[in-house]
Amino acid sequence: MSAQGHQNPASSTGGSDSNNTLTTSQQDASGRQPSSASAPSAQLTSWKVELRRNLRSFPDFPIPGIDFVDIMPLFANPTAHAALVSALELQISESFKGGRPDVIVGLDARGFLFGPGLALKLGVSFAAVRKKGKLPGPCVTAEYVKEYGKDLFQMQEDAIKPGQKVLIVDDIIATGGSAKAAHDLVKQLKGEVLGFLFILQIPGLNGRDKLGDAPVEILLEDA
Ligand SMILES: O=P(O)(O)OC[C@H]1O[C@H](OP(=O)(O)OP(=O)(O)O)[C@H](O)[C@@H]1O
Ligand SMILES: Nc1ncnc2[nH]cnc12
Repeated sequence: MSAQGHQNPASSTGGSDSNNTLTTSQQDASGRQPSSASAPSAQLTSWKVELRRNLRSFPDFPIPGIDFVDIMPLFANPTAHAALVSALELQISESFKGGRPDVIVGLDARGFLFGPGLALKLGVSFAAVRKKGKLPGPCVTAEYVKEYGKDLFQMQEDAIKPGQKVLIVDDIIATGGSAKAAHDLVKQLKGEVLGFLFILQIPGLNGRDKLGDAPVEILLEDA
């Protein structure tokens, strides 16, 4: 796709493209160590700035009227990629206190870009929600409607054991239809949904309202 006409939806600080990578969750996007008790929040803020400047949007994709937020630049830039995983890890520890998940559930397909890496960092399992027809063996199924279409999601029946605590992750919440279907699948498997974690939300669609009482964290909501 041509990048002509794209814009960065929240670039106010200008870009940088150093190839530093983070070696621990205690470094910020430029490799510095936090220096005080309030450092984690400051660090999260600086990671969010890095993330924002690695997003862009394309009007009228995939259909007219949709302003498509493209997260792929986050993965093209190792500094942003590292900031993303570290920021999500920190957000989980700050937001889901005392409720460490047993399983991270990621949504097809963009939830697979960072869900497994996040699970590895936390030392927990990863389980996939896939579009219908992609998973072998017995599956549970849920239908959903999203911002630009309707589809079916599935999980393998043994992906979650009854009683396991689950955190559902995805890149974007728009209408909330995809995330709600993922929640339905986890409930069918008798998992306990601790909450949801997204990188960003599409404003004006009230996606949160579909997700009931479970906590919903959106990394770039206030950034
Ligand atoms: O809140 P909603 O209205 O349900 O929309 C959000 C979903 O839409 C996008 O996925 P998409 O279905 O485009 O699939 P992809 O990740 O395979 O591109 C996005 O990655 C979310 O999963
Ligand atoms: N506007 C949007 N941009 C990117 N991904 C989306 N998924 C649903 N709505 C979207």
